[in-house]
Amino acid sequence: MSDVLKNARRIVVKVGSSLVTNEGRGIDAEAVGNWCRQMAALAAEGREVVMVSSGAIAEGMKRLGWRTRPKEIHELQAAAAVGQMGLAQIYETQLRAYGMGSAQVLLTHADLADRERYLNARSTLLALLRLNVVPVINENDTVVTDEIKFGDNDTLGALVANLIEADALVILTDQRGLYSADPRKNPDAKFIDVAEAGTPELEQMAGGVGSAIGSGGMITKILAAKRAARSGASTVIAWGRETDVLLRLAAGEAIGTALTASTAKMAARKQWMADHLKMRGAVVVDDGAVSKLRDDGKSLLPIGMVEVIGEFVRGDVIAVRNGAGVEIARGLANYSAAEARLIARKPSSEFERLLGFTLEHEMIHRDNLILS
Ligand SMILES: Nc1ncnc2c1ncn2[C@@H]1O[C@H](COP(=O)(O)OP(=O)(O)O)[C@@H](O)[C@H]1O
Ligand SMILES: N[C@@H](CCC(=O)OP(=O)(O)O)C(=O)O
Repeated sequence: MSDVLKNARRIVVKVGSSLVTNEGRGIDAEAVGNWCRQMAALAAEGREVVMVSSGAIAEGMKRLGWRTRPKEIHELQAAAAVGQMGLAQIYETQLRAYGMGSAQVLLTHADLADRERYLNARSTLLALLRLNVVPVINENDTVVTDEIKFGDNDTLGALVANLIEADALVILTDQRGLYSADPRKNPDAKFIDVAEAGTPELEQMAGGVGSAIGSGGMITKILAAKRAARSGASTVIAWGRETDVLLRLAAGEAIGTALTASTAKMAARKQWMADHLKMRGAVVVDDGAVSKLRDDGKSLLPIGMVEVIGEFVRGDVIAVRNGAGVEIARGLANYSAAEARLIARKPSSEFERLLGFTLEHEMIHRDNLILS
């Protein structure tokens, strides 16, 4: 059995609608309180926790007095907007009771597909974690239409794990984990305690949605584990009502189904940088910056940049070259080429005066930089 959470420092926890709303009967304050208590305890151990919570539509339906799930997308969106107030309220109250700050973050697929918004979402989430605040994330149901919806929060959980390079994704649901077939239909289904994420056979085991409330069933959880593994995060699927489930997982106990990532986190990120993005430009840096990057593993600061080549926007991949024109690294630009020209050779204390704002102190953060 693999103890996925034991050494995980940054963890994304996803909870499904049927758990959060007690199968649609209304927000389960006790269950939410339990997860919040555990998240606070994990934060006290120095871990960083992000919550992805479903339940807005189910709670909205309850508040609007609707018994059956509407077919009309705008009605679903309206229900989500109503229910999200309830979710925000309960997480705020419960996290505060355990001494943690909370923040609401609503995301759409388009936000993460756009490189600039991707970087903005990433920076905001990391800033919240530094402030000891638990971001509580849901899909921004009000503005998305059918085609661009994440469609299920399992996928959103995996994308968030990719976004912030989490070490682990925990998907809490109404089953104890993955079985060889849907246990609601096959009482003889065998429990799977560990498997490698992305193994094709897993996809055949997963049936559809079990409850009237959930939306993805097991297949979206298995695909989420596969997606999370691409950035090096392993996944655990477990029962959300298991006593102290997060704390026991973090202590190394074997609960639920572990779907392990075979690629290490850093290797996965390098692969992603190397494979998926075209370079739009370059910055030439001085010898001091070369040595900071190469020898000390530091971020690239604008003060070390002597020239900006090409046109690029925030979020594009750019090359870092030394004075002889040799590429020494590549990474995600925090500033556009035009902005970079203004702040090249300048300390961050001058960015505000030169640009009218300060996004980041670094031109390329070391997390987003790979040495060539
Ligand atoms: N192989 C399987 N193992 C476990 N559960 C399965 C499997 N195939 C389908 N399911 C169903 O998936 C459901 C969980 O998914 P879902 O209803 O979308 O929950 P959530 O709201 O937590 O996302 C379970 O209740 C179960 O009936
Ligand atoms: N954004 C939707 C999430 C729907 C969803 O993915 O639900 P689930 O399959 O229970 O995780 C809501 O809050 O109702």
